[in-house]
Amino acid sequence: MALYTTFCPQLPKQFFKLPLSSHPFYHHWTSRFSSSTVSSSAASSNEASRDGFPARIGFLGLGIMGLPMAQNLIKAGCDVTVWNRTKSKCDHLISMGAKYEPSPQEVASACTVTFAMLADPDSALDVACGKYGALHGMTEGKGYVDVSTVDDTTSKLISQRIKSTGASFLEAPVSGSKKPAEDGQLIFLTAGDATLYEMVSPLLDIMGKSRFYLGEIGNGASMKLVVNMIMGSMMASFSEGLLLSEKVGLDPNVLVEVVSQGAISAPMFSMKGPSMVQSKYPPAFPLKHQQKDMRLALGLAESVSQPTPIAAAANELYKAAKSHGLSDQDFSAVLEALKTKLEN
Ligand SMILES: NC(=O)C1=CN([C@@H]2O[C@H](COP(=O)(O)OP(=O)(O)OC[C@H]3O[C@@H](n4cnc5c(N)ncnc54)[C@H](OP(=O)(O)O)[C@@H]3O)[C@@H](O)[C@H]2O)C=CC1
Ligand SMILES: O=CC(=O)O
Repeated sequence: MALYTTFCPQLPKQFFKLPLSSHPFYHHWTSRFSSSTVSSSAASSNEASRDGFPARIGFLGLGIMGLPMAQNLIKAGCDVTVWNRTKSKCDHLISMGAKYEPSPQEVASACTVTFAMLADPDSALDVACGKYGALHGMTEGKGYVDVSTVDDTTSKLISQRIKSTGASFLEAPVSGSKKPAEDGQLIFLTAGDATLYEMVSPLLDIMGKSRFYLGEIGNGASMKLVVNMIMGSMMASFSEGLLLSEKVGLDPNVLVEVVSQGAISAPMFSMKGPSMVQSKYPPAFPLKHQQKDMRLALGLAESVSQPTPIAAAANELYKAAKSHGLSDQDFSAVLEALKTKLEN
C-alpha cells in the first residue's frame, strides 16, 4: 500500500471572504454537481445560495466538535442542513439559519455533500449505513465526508457502502479540540476520493487551518490514531509528573511553567496544566473518546505486530479513569485515576 503525503498549506483566511464563485474549484464543483446523474432533490440543492456557495451542505452529529464546525460553515454563508440524535442540539444552529431534517437519510438526500462527526466507530457506522442512515439518501454525484475518529476497518466499510450508491467518500478526521473547532483552526487528515477532497477543500479551509491528503482510505484514520496515541501517552506522563512534583513538596504550577519553557513544551501542557493542578477538567476532549482512541491505536499496532508498551500502560490508566466515572470529563482527568491508584 503506497502511502503518500501531500501537505496543502492553508490558504489565507481572507481568501474565503471572496465570493466562492472566484474559488478555483467553484466551476469544477458546480459543473460536477449539476450533472444529470444528480437526483432531483440534489439538483435543486445545487443552485448557488445567495452568498455564492454552490451546494447544500449536510452536517450529522452536533457534539462538542460538530456544533462549532457546522456553525463556522453557517457563519461563512454556507447553506447547511443539520441532524443530531438529540434534536435539541440543533436548535442553536437552526436559530442561525440552518435547515433541519429528521434523519441522516433525509439530510443526505437534500444535500450535495454531507459531513458526519460522530462519537465512535459504532455510531459512525450506524449514522452512515443504519436503517435511516445517510447511505439511503446518497446517489452518484454526492459526497460523504466522515470527520469522526474511527479505525481504518470501520472507515473502509463505510467507504465501500457509500461508494456502492455511486457517491464519493472522503475520511477526514481532525486534530485539534473544542477551541480550534470554534476558531476554525482544525487540522484535517484526509484520505479517499481525491476529487471530493478537492471539491470540499474550501469547506475544510473554513473549519480548519491545514489539511493533509494521505491517499488510500484508512490512512487518514490511522494517522489520527497514531497522533492521539502519542497525545494520550503524553497526558498520562504529564499527570504523573504533576502528582510527583506535589508529593515531593514542589509547586506543580511551577512545574507547568518550567515545562513550558523547555524542549518538551507543548500547548496541551500549558493549556490544561493550570486547571489540572486545581483538579478541574471541563470537557474539551472527553476522556471516553481518548480511551477509545488508545484502544483503537493499540489494535492498529497489534495488526502490524508493533510493540507499544507505553501506550498500553496509558490505556490502562484511561480505563481506570472511566471506571471511576470520569468518562465525560476532559481527558486530562486521567490524573484522577493516578491519584486514586496512589491512595489505594
Ligand atoms: N472533542 C475533541 O476535542 C475532539 C474529538 N474528536 C473526535 O470527534 C468525534 C466527536 O467528538 P465530540 O464532538 O467531542 O464528541 P461528543 O461526545 O460531544 O459528540 C458525539 C456526537 O455523536 C453522537 N452520537 C453518539 N452516539 C450516537 C449514536 N449511537 N447514534 C447517533 N449519534 C450518536 C452524539 O449525539 P447526541 O448529541 O445525541 O449524544 C453527538 O452528536 C469523536 O470521534 C472524537 O474522538 C476529534 C478531535 C477532537
Ligand atoms: O482528538 C483530539 C484532539 O485534540 O485532536
